[in-house]
Amino acid sequence: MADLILVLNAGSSSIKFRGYAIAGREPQLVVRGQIEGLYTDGARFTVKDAMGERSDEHRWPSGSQLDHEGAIRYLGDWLRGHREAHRVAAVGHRVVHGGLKFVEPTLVTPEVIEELAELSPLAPLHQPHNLAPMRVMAALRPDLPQVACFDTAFHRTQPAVAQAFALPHAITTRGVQRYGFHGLSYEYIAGVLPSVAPQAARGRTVVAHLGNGASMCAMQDGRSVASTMGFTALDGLPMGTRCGNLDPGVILYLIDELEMDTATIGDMLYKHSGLLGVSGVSSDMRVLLASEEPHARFAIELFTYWIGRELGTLAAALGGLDALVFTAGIGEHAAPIRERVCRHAAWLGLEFDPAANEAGGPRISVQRSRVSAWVVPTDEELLIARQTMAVTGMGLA
Ligand SMILES: Nc1ncnc2c1ncn2[C@@H]1O[C@H](COP(=O)(O)OP(=O)(O)O)[C@@H](O)[C@H]1O
Ligand SMILES: CC(=O)OP(=O)(O)O
Ligand SMILES: [Mg+2]
Repeated sequence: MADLILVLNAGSSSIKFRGYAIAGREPQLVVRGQIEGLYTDGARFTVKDAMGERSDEHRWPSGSQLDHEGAIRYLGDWLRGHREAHRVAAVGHRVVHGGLKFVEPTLVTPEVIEELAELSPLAPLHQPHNLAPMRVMAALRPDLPQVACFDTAFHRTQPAVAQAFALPHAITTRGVQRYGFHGLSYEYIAGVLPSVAPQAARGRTVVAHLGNGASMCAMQDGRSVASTMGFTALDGLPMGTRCGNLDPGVILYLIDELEMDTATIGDMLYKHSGLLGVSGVSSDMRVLLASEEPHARFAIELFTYWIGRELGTLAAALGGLDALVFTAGIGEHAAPIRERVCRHAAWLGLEFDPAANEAGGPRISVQRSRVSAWVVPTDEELLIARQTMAVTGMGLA
């Protein structure tokens, strides 16, 4: 029976899992699957083998609005039913918030889980769902090594000014600062740029991770120097259901004048804003792009407008721009969104290549373009598998 590293990545609209065999120093993909479309009418489970051949599929009925708990239960049952060929030897987990303390990938203990749980209020759409499978696994197999890998870690190279809020010391010394997220994705992208997009690997690059959660990261020579997300994953771009940038005065107004309580406000900002709130149609970009509804069109306009504006601020943080990279669900698959963003960035010296964009890249700017643009698929799970191997010492034998 072969040993396997199981990787779990709970995003805000999906749970992705992968199984990797440990052969040599690089994890070898054996199986990949995901439940996507959580909290929408289109939840879907798919499993593929290493060759990309579909081996299993399930769709939830329209209107069932599958949540993370239901998805984790379904996945647990599926994994238990398919363990004949492999023995899980370690589990790597994406953990969205590491706070001030957790930067390096960390071996999970009951104490670590409890410390990470304290950060759940800072990442309510993710952290509880990152930790729930750890608890289940720890109860079932207490000796199984589990590794927590952090979305916030990659951004710790940012200069102090990029991480600070202009708040009094009494508050900032409690860890109230900008952390930035999607770091596992950005670290993976930084690692592959030299081979897939050499002109974007060095110099001043902005990577746009556009999924259900969306953020952008300014990289200088592959290291994070600024990002659009902050203390929580609410900040920055409008997202599937999250508001993005918001004047803090709005929150005071909601409390003082509209007498809304914090739970209601939190629910609105995390779950009923962004593309869903503005369009009134869907959080899913596929649905919005297919819709004739004026509000759906406006939601797309607002999304791309803010990507364009934030690209300007990140270019300012970098002192100029050499390359723009698109990744994640929308960034990898939504050509019309990339086109709008690239055309908006013409002022920065980006000359767009429509045919290359329709074809999915990798390069979507013309050869003479001063700023190059790229589509690079992310792979958070592979990075987590590598970190898990490193922490557990697997693959060294
Ligand atoms: N072909 C497509 N066209 C437009 N948008 C897409 C397409 N495929 C996926 N998406 C978008 O990507 C989002 C999911 O991105 P992903 O990065 O997997 O999400 P998560 O934030 O849950 O990790 C979906 O909500 C959908 O809006
Ligand atoms: C941090 C975050 O928003 O992650 P995701 O895009 O996976 O929801
Ligand atoms: Mg994601």
